[in-house]
Parts: sequence; structure tokens; C-alpha cells
Amino acid sequence: MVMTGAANEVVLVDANEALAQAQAQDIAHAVPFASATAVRAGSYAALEGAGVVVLSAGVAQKPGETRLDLLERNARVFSAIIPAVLAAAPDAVLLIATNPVDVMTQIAARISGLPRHRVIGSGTVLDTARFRALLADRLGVTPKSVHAHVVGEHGDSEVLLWSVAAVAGVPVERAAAQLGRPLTAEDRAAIDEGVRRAAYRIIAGKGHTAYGIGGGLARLVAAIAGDERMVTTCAMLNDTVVGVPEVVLSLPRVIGAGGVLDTILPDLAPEEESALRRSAEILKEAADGVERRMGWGA
Ligand SMILES: NC(=O)C1=CN([C@@H]2O[C@H](COP(=O)(O)OP(=O)(O)OC[C@H]3O[C@@H](n4cnc5c(N)ncnc54)[C@H](O)[C@@H]3O)[C@@H](O)[C@H]2O)C=CC1
Ligand SMILES: CC(=O)C(=O)O
Repeated sequence: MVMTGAANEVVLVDANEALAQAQAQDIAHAVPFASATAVRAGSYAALEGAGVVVLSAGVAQKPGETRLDLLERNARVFSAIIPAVLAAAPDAVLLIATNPVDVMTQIAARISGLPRHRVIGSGTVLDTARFRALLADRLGVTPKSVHAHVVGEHGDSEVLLWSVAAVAGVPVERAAAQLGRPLTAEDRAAIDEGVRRAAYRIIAGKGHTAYGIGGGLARLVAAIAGDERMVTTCAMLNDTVVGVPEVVLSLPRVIGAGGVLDTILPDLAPEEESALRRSAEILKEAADGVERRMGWGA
């Protein structure tokens, strides 16, 4: 956020105050090279007047863990922090990154009681970036010129929408052929694996992921702060999607002042629609399970 000037002011709040102080100082030393953003550490009270509060507190995956393995530990963290956040910043949009991000967004919506458009999960904003980056590399164009989306869970059941991926409005397979770099079934499988397994590989190598999600969160904050009406995939509680009621998952959304302004359901190929339904069912089952175990009722 500091590098792109996405916000006027960033306040870091963490149970580990010494860590928040140290991170704020280190980041502040990048400000002279980047933007006019003020950055400091503070208590929950320092969030007063915040337009967006990013929730990334909790535990992260260890090598070999899935995102859904983190669920109950992080549900308890949210029960503690969301009331404190809302006491200080009652008008903020909540932007959730803590994993498993889709179910944590559903939990945040329940605990906060806020209108659903104000409780946004980063969802597949990162997976979509990974998909665009890998396609761009294969085609030899910049990722900004690749229009492609990942929908559903931010996790193992996510759905890469090959049927609507395009460059210059041309379906990606025909564009690849025109560019002299045809996409084979093996290329597609490697890209699918590269997107779906990216976090596992990065965590095995360096213990955590940070830069991709940092870029995605900064973009979402800028779109909300600037009322940009940017279209990107991210997560929100849906009434019903592909036949599954009341579930948080990612679809392309219009992001502006106040959060999610609209949702666009792409034209899905039949196999994509059934994969999205399966993803929605997995998330719904996980969300219903944690609601029961936390004693919140179904
Ligand atoms: N949605 C996405 O695409 C991504 C999500 N994540 C998720 O973000 C979360 C954080 O990941 P990292 O920053 O790598 O982990 P981390 O362990 O470095 O940071 C988590 C922080 O939360 C703080 N914390 C824990 N309980 C707290 C409480 N009750 N109140 C205030 N602070 C508390 C800890 O002190 C720690 O500094 C994880 O759940 C991780 O899986 C990480 C990368 C990408
Ligand atoms: C950790 C995580 O969710 C990711 O990098 O995709």
C-alpha cells in the first residue's frame, strides 16, 4: 500500500506490539522512495476513521497444511478482534486475508453483522494474478494484457475459467496460436497446477507468501478509496450461486466506495459450472461445520 500510495495513512495493529512497531518503522523507511503515505503502529483505537480495515491476523499454513486446516484457530481470533475493530472504525469496509479466506469472510460477515458488500475477502484476487502471470509468460505478452479469471474457493477447489480467458478480445487458445506459441493440453495442465499449487510451493521454499497478496490487497484498498469501480475477482457472501445458497466465494466483482458494488457471473462452460458448484459445496460445508462447532448454529 505504501509503495503504490493506495492509502493516505496505514496503521499496523498486532497482538505482538513490538513486531508492529518494527514493521511500521521498516516500512516507513521505504516511504521516501515511493509515496506520501503515513505509516505507524497503534492500538485498535488508532483505527478511528479508517475507510478500510484489512484483517490478516491469525495463523498461517505450515508446509503440508491446507488452508481449511486453519479454520477453528482463526475463527477464535476473529471473535476477539472484530468487535474491537468495529468499536474504533464502525464505518470501515472489512477486507479479509486470513485463511481459509472464504470461510473467514463468512465468519467475519456473521460476527460483524455488517451488510455483505462491506465484508470482502481477497479470495481469488491472488489466484487470478497467478493465472494471468503464467499465461502471459507462456504467450510472451504483459500480464496486464491478459484477461483471465479464477473463481470459487481460494484454495484447492478453485476454478480457472479457460473458456473466457482472452488477449485483445481473442480467446486465449486462438491468441496463443496467432502469437506462434500454441497452448497444448500439457501447457494448460502445467498452468493449472502452477496456479493451484503456487502457495504450497512458495511456503515450502520460504515459509510464507507475502508479495502477491500484498499487491492484491493494495489494489483492492486503492479501488475502494478511489471509488474506481474496478472489476476483479474477490470473495463476498452470495445469496445463491450455481444452486448453492448463502456461501462466500469469489466471482468477478465491481469494487468502489463502500466495497462490492456489483457482481458479474461469467458465461461458464458446463465443466466450469459443475466445478464451481463443487467448490461452492465444499465451502458451504466448511462454513456450516465451523458455525456448528463454534456454537453459532447452522
Ligand atoms: N488470502 C491470501 O491470499 C493469503 C492469506 N494469508 C493468510 O494471512 C494470515 C497471516 O499470514 P502471515 O502474515 O504469513 O502470518 P504471520 O504469522 O506472519 O502473521 C500473523 C500475525 O497475526 C497476529 N495475531 C495473531 N493473533 C492475533 C490477535 N488475536 N490479535 C491481533 N493479532 C494477532 C500475530 O501476532 C502475527 O503477527 C494467515 O492466515 C495466512 O494463511 C497469507 C498469504 C496469502
Ligand atoms: C497463503 C495463500 O493463501 C496464498 O499465497 O495463496
